[in-house]
Amino acid sequence: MGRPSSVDESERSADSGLDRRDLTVDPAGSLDVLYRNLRTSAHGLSGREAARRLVVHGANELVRRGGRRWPRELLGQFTQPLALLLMVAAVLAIVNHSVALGVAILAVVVLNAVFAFFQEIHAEHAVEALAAYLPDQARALRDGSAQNVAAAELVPGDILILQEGDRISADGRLTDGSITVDLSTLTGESQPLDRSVGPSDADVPLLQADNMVFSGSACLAGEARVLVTATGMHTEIGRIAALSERVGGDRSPLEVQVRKVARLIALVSIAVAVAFLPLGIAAGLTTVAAVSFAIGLLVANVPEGLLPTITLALAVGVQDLARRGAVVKRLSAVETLGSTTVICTDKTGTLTQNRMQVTDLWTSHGSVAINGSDGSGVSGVDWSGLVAVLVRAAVRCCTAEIGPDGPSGDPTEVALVRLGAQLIGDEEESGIRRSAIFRFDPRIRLMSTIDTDGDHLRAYTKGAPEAVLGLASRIASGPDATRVLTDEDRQQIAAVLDMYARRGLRLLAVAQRDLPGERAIPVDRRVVEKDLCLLGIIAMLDPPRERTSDAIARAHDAGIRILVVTGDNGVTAAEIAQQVGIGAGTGGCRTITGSELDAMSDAQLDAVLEAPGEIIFARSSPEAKLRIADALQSLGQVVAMTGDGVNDAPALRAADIGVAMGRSGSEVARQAATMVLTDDRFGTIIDAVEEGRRVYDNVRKFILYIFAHAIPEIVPFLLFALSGGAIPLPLTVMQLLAIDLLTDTLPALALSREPAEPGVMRRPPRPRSEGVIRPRLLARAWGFLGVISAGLVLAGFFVVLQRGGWSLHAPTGVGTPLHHLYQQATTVAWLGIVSCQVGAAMAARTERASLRSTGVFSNPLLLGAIAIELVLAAAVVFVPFLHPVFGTATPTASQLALVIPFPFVVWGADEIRRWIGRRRTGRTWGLSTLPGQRGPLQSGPDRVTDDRRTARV
Ligand SMILES: Nc1ncnc2c1ncn2[C@@H]1O[C@H](COP(=O)(O)OP(=O)(O)OP(=O)(O)O)[C@@H](O)[C@H]1O
Repeated sequence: MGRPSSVDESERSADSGLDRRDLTVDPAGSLDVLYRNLRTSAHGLSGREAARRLVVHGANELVRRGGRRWPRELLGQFTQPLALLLMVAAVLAIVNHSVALGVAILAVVVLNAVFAFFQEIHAEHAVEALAAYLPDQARALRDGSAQNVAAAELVPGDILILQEGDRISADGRLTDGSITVDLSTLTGESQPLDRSVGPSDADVPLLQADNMVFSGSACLAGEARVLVTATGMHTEIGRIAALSERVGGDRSPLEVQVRKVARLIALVSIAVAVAFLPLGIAAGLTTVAAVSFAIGLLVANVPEGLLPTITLALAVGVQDLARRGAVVKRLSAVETLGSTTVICTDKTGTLTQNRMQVTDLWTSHGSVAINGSDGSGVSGVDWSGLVAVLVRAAVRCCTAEIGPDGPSGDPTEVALVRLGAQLIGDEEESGIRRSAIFRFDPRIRLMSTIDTDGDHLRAYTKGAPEAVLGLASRIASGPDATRVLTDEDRQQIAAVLDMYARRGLRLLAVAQRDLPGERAIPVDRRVVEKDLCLLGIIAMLDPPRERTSDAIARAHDAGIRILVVTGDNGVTAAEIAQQVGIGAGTGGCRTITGSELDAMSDAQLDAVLEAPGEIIFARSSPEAKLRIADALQSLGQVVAMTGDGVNDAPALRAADIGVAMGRSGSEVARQAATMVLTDDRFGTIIDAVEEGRRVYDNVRKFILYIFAHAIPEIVPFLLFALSGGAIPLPLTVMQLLAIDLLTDTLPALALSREPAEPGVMRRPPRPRSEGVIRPRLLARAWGFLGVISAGLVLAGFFVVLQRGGWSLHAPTGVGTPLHHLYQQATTVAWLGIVSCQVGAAMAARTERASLRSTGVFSNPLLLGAIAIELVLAAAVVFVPFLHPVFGTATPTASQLALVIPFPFVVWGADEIRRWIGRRRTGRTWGLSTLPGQRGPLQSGPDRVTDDRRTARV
């Protein structure tokens, strides 16, 4: 990739200092030249200059090139296998002199293609619109201070501040610091790479330059400042990919499955049509008529509209999820969510509020309780004493700040900094400056900083108590005095820690160490984090989020197990878990520590995971998360896993649904996740599961509805063929097509907007292997709704014929005295199918529950669709010029009255069937074995059983 050449000073425009020819600069060369070319400095740009540059350079976004893809995509709809099949049928019809039929079939193909095209566009927009829910933020120097800006507003010349976990949103050259980056989005190589300040090597390709970072990559570790050299489409990722990072492009397993089934049904339809040919001819039809009917049968039964409707249902699900706070990046995630069996959640920020407040301090002088965040309630404490030393050291070991717009940084540190500001005040200690930071590493659970005071170095370390205690050899016995840390001290501290942890408090130990002998600032943290002097313990309260217990109870009802995988200590985590109801059922809740997990073989871990009850994996590492996710998946579980740190990315990718936090999580985690919670609430995961189940159920509902009309369409033809023509054909080919094309489409679509059925979260998760089209669904569509409808339709047909004086073998063809009666009879048969489909649509709305419990009027879209269906049907029956097209004739009032009860019979019969089903299931649910239960992993806690028993609706 060639590098653009630098620009000439004379090309600068008067107002912004940059003109369009400055859009690209050569990032190589010396930094001074680069600053000059970009008319900026190490202090960044002013807000006004950045705004001007934004006008010149445009937003820092990737725009899709070649937006007019639609002619190709629309054309693509016509080359789908089912569309091709229909087109062959149309050609056959025309060749067979049935021009009207051929044209009608082509109309089906065109309408369906246009419909599918718009559904897909809608689906795509729905997924793309999600970007608005997750605006990318960046930190840049503006007007001399670090500010949060929208990544889209970054301009060349900005100084970008990068930290561990940040997504890099522009190309740039490092001016300060060093970082580890993941360039895999650009190079495909997942190996982390180090990038630091340094001169450029002209022979090295730009992407490999080790002083450059690129938009679309991620900062895995370290801290750096970067001079932005290119934004938007001028970045390397902009050049490489003309397309923005599009999501949702994969085909969901549901779609793959339905595609297969649709093809199978198409094959069966071809077979039925071919079989009809000889039967029709034998029954007395002319070859032309027999071919027409065969084609009509084929067309009516090919489920060509099924796939686009499913895509649309998933896309609408994605939109609904986003409104409820869960942004999913793949359409297929919606269906996976519905079959989630285990949620592995972290504690801090997901179950708890991540709003820490220091409640207790402990030093070798004893405990101090702090009742209010302002330090009220603390009396008799000598703030010049040991407690002050402890708090001061903790604050010195923080990177969080309280700026003019409030506190920023890690909530644990914000709590410490706040306490420091309120208890000790702002102490200006001239001459002391921070010389090094060893960031918090979740693997060793420690963080350290080094301050320089003249030529004296002092290190401050804070971290998980056992980590700090493991490195401590002394303890502060007074503000300036220390002594050896004895075994007795350790025992006493262990008791204090246990007491705090039992209250669910989050614990930190703080230590310090003078580094007199060190001249240079150590670069290896192991040199610093040893021989520490323990100053004390800080305990913080991080209360559970509101309504987390409700969410946990809902998860349990839905047969979902909760495993807590936390970096925190087991006792604290167990207390919080108990407060929110984790482990409330059979098997309770057991705690496994990181070291216990490390010592377990894979078989032992499997056994633990298979045992009933819930588990807290305490003091666990990001690697442990990955191992747990893998083990659960190998046991056939569908795993949702939360994570927020950079190191959580592999586990988030490995889980079926990786869940990242939109507010508190790192960008790297958000990129790796399938679902991002914009509100960070645990409850949102459960809402998303419910939404996933609803969407999946709705897909089944409209499949049921579409399949239900097959039997009443086919049976009359069979009757005609098997009677050897003694019974005239109850439906014309055009009438068949009218059902497929006109009347059934909108109700099917509206069924995908059905609200969740009561009890949807009181049944066990759907097994991963379970197909969307199950034998039960087919039995209900064909064997129940279809058979009842066929019976009613034929009854209507015969009653009209019989009342009009028809008998077996009586001729009904054009010109015969019975022809008008025959046309009225087919009209009634056709209206009968439409009416039965209205009943089937109402019946399909629930799988188990009674419609009363969901509310007859709770899906206004469906009611509207049925109204339109009836208007269309009335047109076919009453508009005279449509009569010759469809072979219909205006029925008499008494004939019309025949079909009026049909919807209620079909719907009512299904209500009774469901009622019987509920009674039977109710009895089964009373037993210990639950529907769909396969092993202890699915059993969940006891109350699941109880609630399911009462889940009858
Ligand atoms: N910024 C920090 N500096 C020093 N120690 C910390 C810091 N944050 C957390 N710790 C310590 O490390 C422990 C583990 O923290 P970690 O962030 O890995 O997990 P967590 O936030 O407690 O829980 P979860 O994994 O559920 O979010 C904490 O209990 C605390 O003792």
